[in-house]
Amino acid sequence: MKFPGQRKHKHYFPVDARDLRSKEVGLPSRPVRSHICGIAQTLVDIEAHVDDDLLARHQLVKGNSLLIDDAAANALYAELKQQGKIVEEHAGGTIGNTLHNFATLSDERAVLFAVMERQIEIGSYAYKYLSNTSSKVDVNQLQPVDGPIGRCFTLITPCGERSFAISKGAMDKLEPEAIKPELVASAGALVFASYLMRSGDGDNIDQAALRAMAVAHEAQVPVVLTLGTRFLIEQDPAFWQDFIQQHVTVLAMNEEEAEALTGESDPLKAAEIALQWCDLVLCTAGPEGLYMAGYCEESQLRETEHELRSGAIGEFNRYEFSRPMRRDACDTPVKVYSYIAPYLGGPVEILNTNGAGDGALAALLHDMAANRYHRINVPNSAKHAVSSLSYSSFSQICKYANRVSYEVLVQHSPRLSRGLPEREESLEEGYWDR
Ligand SMILES: Nc1ncnc2c1ncn2[C@@H]1O[C@H](COP(=O)(O)OP(=O)(O)OP(=O)(O)O)[C@@H](O)[C@H]1O
Ligand SMILES: O=c1[nH]cnc2c1ncn2[C@@H]1O[C@H](CO)[C@@H](O)[C@H]1O
Repeated sequence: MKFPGQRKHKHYFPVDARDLRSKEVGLPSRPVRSHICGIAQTLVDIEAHVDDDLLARHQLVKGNSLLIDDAAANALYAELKQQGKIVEEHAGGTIGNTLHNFATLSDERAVLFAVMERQIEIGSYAYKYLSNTSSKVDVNQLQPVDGPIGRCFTLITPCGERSFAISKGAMDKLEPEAIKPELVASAGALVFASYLMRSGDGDNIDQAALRAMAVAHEAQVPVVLTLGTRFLIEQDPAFWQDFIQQHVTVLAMNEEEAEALTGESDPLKAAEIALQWCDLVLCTAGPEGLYMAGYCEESQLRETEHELRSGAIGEFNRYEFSRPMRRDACDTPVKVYSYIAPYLGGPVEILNTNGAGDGALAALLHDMAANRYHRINVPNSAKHAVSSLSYSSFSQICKYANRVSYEVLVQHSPRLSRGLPEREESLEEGYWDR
């Protein structure tokens, strides 16, 4: 059996442990495909390189994502245009990026629940959005709206930080009826971002998300939340802690969002704290690399063959060769952690860190979808004797996520233009021969 996309690649998926194509019997000749679903705010990123003074003049906050009104958006756009500061305009939105990258990496379908302009003119932002979106992203469920899609001014200051100013247009007008329960219930994961819980009066995208989460919960589909910006979380950490506890299986965040949520600045410790509310955590930490934390049943633990590491938690990576499980699926849950430094120490030149975290999450989703794909098509495989959340181990997912982030760092757009290379000699040097 050939896995969809690059999943067969030995660097990211440990397929040499079990050659599914030759050793397993009873494989369907046409494997059943799987999909994931996401709820997104439809946004085009308008990327500009600006100085700190411009942020101050437009009352923007460095590192934050702020909603701005039409007058402020028009003034900002006019200034950027007049000074020739706009370098690129590309499809964005944290979930749009994640679904696109997932589809690009896996060749699998990603259903986009979002709004789209009813009438699209060639060259418009809506046109750009769709033409920058992978054909594997299923846009058949888009809800037509009469207003424009949103614009996200992505302002990069000389320090490399990106700040967002959002002119939301009709991006939050998604209605609960636009969610197709049968698509959510049969998905490998449902993914959405904390941003959409700040929709205003009269906008129902938050209600649409709650509807989808209820369906996912009922059908045992993992609910994946990515925290958009620390500013949003630190306004009310208790709300988010409760929210995660009630709805979320997998939590993705960066170290700042992790601190806002937990009060703990050490990403590993913060990830551990978050495990009281959810089952699996991906915590990216910029130039430091990334961490994963989760649970595994005691009898299923696998010891690492890598050097043991200690940090806020002693020898924390001891069981990183285990596969993540839901805490409820374990009789004796044990917390498992893994960490990886940036791939090849990070790129020589970073074009843009925008979307690096979205890229890491897309890799994790790919691995989760791989697990589901395998479970559907090879239900009797020993891999599914216990119910895991992913196909690969914590350690392997860290490698993959990190590798994908690297690819995003060396391009402007947060969206991958192609999958990872089939053969990567440097990966052996980078990680495996260490
Ligand atoms: N300066 C850097 N040097 C090397 N690697 C980096 C750097 N910045 C980011 N990375 C890589 O990208 C991954 C994700 O980065 P980061 O933590 O900045 O994501 P993020 O803040 O969630 O980004 P975004 O919200 O824009 O998607 C890191 O785990 C690391 O692998
Ligand atoms: O309010 C928001 N809602 C949805 N996506 C957002 C918002 N603010 C910024 N981004 C998106 O975050 C991506 C990088 O992770 C950017 O592409 C940007 O479009």
